[in-house]
Amino acid sequence: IWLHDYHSAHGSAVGYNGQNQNEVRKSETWILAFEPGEENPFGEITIHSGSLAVEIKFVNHTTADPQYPSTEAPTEPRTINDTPIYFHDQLLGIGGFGEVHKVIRIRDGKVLAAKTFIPPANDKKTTKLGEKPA
Ligand SMILES: Nc1ncnc2c1ncn2[C@@H]1O[C@H](COP(=O)(O)OP(=O)(O)OP(=O)(O)O)[C@@H](O)[C@H]1O
Repeated sequence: IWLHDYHSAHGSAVGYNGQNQNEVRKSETWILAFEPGEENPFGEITIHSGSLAVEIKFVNHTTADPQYPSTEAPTEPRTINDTPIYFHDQLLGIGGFGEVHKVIRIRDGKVLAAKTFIPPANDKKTTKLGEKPA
């Protein structure tokens, strides 16, 4: 299930359990649910479009009839300078320079691993001119 914002004047934002709810986009696509039978990783979904806010609650897809085809994922969108929105799912591991999370790219539902860099603490002592280090 996908939400497409084709024509809104002020853009839309979709919150996934509170994540990304301030990421307002025009001409964007958001995944709302995977195919029937797939577990919903997103939690509560809220849609904000103009002054209208919509909350969608999904039925249990594990009981859906598999004979009905699900919608195709949209093709990769188009704008050059835009920043994709990611839903951060569980922590996969911690490396030397940051944390790796399982993420879902919202506009096409692709599951990816994303590393968030955490700069190491700077333990080099700086001294002001004229002072001596202890
Ligand atoms: N694509 C992935 N799929 C699943 N788990 C991953 C993936 N990439 C990283 N991880 C997990 O995250 C941990 C940290 O990954 P990372 O790439 O940061 O490791 P690293 O090379 O040891 O760290 P660094 O490059 O920061 O020194 C890995 O040990 C692994 O458990």
